[in-house]
Amino acid sequence: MTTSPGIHARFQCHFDRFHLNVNLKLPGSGLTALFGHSGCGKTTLLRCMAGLQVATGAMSVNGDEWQSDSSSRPVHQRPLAYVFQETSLFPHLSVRRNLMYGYRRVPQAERQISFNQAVNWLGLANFLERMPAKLSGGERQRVAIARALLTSPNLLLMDEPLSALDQTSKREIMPYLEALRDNLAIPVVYVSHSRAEVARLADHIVMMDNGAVVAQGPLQEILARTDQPFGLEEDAGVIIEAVITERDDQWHLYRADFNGGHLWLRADQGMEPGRRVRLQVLARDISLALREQTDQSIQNLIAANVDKIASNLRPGTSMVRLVAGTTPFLARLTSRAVHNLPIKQGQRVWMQIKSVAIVD
Ligand SMILES: Nc1ncnc2c1ncn2[C@@H]1O[C@H](COP(=O)(O)OP(=O)(O)OP(=O)(O)O)[C@@H](O)[C@H]1O
Repeated sequence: MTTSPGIHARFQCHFDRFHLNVNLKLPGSGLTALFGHSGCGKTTLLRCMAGLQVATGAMSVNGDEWQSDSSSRPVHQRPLAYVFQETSLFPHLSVRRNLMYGYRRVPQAERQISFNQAVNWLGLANFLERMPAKLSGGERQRVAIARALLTSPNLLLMDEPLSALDQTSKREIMPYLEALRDNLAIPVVYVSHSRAEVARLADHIVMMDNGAVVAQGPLQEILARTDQPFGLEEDAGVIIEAVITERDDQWHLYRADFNGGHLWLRADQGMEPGRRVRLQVLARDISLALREQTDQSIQNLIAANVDKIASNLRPGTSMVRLVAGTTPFLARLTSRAVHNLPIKQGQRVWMQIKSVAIVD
C-alpha cells in the first residue's frame, strides 16, 4: 500500500449474496461522492473505510496507513468523523455542550478546526444555547456536522446526511455544505443516490454498481463521458462551474462566464455579480450548427470543438462530446444529423444551447 497523498482504499467483503470489490485512489481533499442505486454497496464501502465493517484490503489517508493486508486499526484509532442520516445529538445537552463534547477530547495542539470556525461554517452562532429538541431537522444536522468536525478528523465520512430532511431543509443546508467543501482542508467522502446533491456538491465522483466501481473521476469529466455509466443517456448532461458577471434587468437575465465562453440564464432568485454557480446543461438541450446562426431564437451560442462522437448508443442516436475552452459538453443528436451535416471529430462547430439551469 502506498503512502502517497490521497485516499487509497482497496476492499473485499462478502455477504450472502453481495460482494464488494473495489480498488480506489481518491483525491486527498475536496468532496468525493459515492453514487449509485440502492443496494450497490455505498454504505458498505464507507463502513469499510471507517473500520466498522470487517473487510480484507488496505486503506491509507494522505500517507497515514489505517489498514494493510497484515494489520487493521480499529475504528476508534482511525482519525475520522462519521455523519449519519439521523443525527445522534445528546438530547440533554445544549448545542454548545454538544459541540464541546468532542472538542474537549482533542488535545489543544492537535486541533485543526477551532470552535468558532465550525460555528461560523455551519451558521450556528444563534443556536448555541438551544436544546436539540428545539431545532429543525436541518439545524440538528448542521450541529452534528460541526460536532464531527470539532473532533479534528483527517477524513469526514457522510452517509446520506440529507435523506431524512424535507425539501426546504435540504435547500437551507446546501450552502453550508458548499462552504465546507470549499473551506475544509480534509477530504470528505459523501454517500448519496441523489443526482441533484451530487451535481451541486461533488468535486469527484465514484459511480458504483453491484459492489464494484463502474466509473470514477472529476465530476465534470465523468458527466461528460459519451458512454454514460448506468445507461443514463436520457438524462445525460454536464455541470459547468461559472461566475455571474452581469445582471440584465431589462430582460431579466444573468450572464454567467465559464472557461470557454458565457451563457445567459434566467433565475428565480436574485444574484449579485461575483457569485459562483454550478450550471447544468443537458445533452438533449444542445443542437449543433456548422456556422454561427443568429437568425433563430436560441440566444446561447457557443463555439466548441468536436472531441468525440459515439454513434448509435441507442438505435439512431449519437452522443457528441465537445470542448469549449477547457469545458466539456455533451450533445445528443440523431445519427442522421451527425451523418448529414456532417459532424466530424476535431471540427469547429457552434453549440445552440436551448436551456441552462442553476443547480440548486
Ligand atoms: N450486514 C449485512 N449482512 C448481509 N447483507 C448486507 C449487510 N449489510 C449490507 N448488506 C447487503 O449488501 C448490499 C449493499 O448494501 P449497502 O447498504 O452498502 O448499499 P447502499 O448502496 O448503501 O444502499 P442504500 O442507497 O439503499 O443505502 C445490499 O444488498 C445489502 O442488503
